[in-house]
Amino acid sequence: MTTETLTPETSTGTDVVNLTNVTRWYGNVVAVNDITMSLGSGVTGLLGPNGAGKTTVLHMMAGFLAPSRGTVTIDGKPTWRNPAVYRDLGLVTEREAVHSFLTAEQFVLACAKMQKLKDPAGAARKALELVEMTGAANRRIGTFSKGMRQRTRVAAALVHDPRVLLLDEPFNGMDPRQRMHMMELLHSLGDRGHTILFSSHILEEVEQVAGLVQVIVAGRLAASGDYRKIRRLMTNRPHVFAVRSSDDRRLAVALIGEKSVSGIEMEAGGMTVRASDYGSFTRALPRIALEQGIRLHKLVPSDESLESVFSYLLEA
Ligand SMILES: Nc1ncnc2c1ncn2[C@@H]1O[C@H](COP(=O)(O)OP(=O)(O)OP(=O)(O)O)[C@@H](O)[C@H]1O
Repeated sequence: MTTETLTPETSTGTDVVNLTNVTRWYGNVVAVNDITMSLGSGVTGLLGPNGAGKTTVLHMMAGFLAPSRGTVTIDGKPTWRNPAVYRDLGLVTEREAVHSFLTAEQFVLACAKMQKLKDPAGAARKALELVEMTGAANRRIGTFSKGMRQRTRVAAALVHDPRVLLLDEPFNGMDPRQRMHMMELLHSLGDRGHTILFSSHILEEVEQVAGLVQVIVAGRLAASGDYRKIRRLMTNRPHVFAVRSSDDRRLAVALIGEKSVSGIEMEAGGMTVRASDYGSFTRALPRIALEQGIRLHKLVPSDESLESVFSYLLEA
């Protein structure tokens, strides 16, 4: 197995958002545990299973929650009890609570007025244009698809042109086309120099949009790097496979000599093979079967739950 450092890459050199030794607990629950991370411009994905602490991190960044320990800053200024920094950030929460009787324009305009912008109507128009909702600006939000509602909420969060945009699970409940549209939007905002952080529990989602990925598991920063590195960390780990063939006993004997195989258990109707990593084993198995003249009937990875992948990252 190739080993690779799990040391988080905590600095990009041009950091806008900084978390330094941040811990947050709710009563006895430690939701975020001593996280240090920095974000620069571009799109970063905050990846982690349910309950990992993603929402808590985003809410501390947005100034909604106080860290129990440590500091969260934007451009060096603390986000907690510091309304001045709210001018520089927008948050799209996970829960959709929008007034369905308002039109998109009325909703975004109300947000512009709340921000006390000089030209609220102009700002609302610009924000709706940015998310490609101009054509539907005068329709009521209640008539929108999930994707259109999300884009309208992004427009509301962007109406004051903040440098930092935080989005909590923005792709949840979207169909593939809406997802693609939202991904393109985040890409283009990142290219315009915004600092974007979005949370997700799906690696594929993160890998399509984010330059940098921060993985959090059980409140701790488990890994960080570009998606290729995160993907490698997740596949270069021990795997368990269920295998069935035309001659399991002979195949087991041949596999015992294979470097990537660390254990075999024979069972009725097949065997369980423990391998040091996914790639080496799945390349070796067909070669060995071919050499032995054995037909493979089944090869199924049996520990592919996201939780098992994440807990491996945490333990490594
Ligand atoms: N207000 C609260 N009171 C008590 N515990 C809380 C509270 N908010 C969150 N938690 C707990 O803190 C931990 C982290 O929750 P958080 O919502 O930040 O995770 P998450 O990664 O966003 O998960 P999800 O994707 O399920 O929303 C969880 O164990 C959760 O149950």
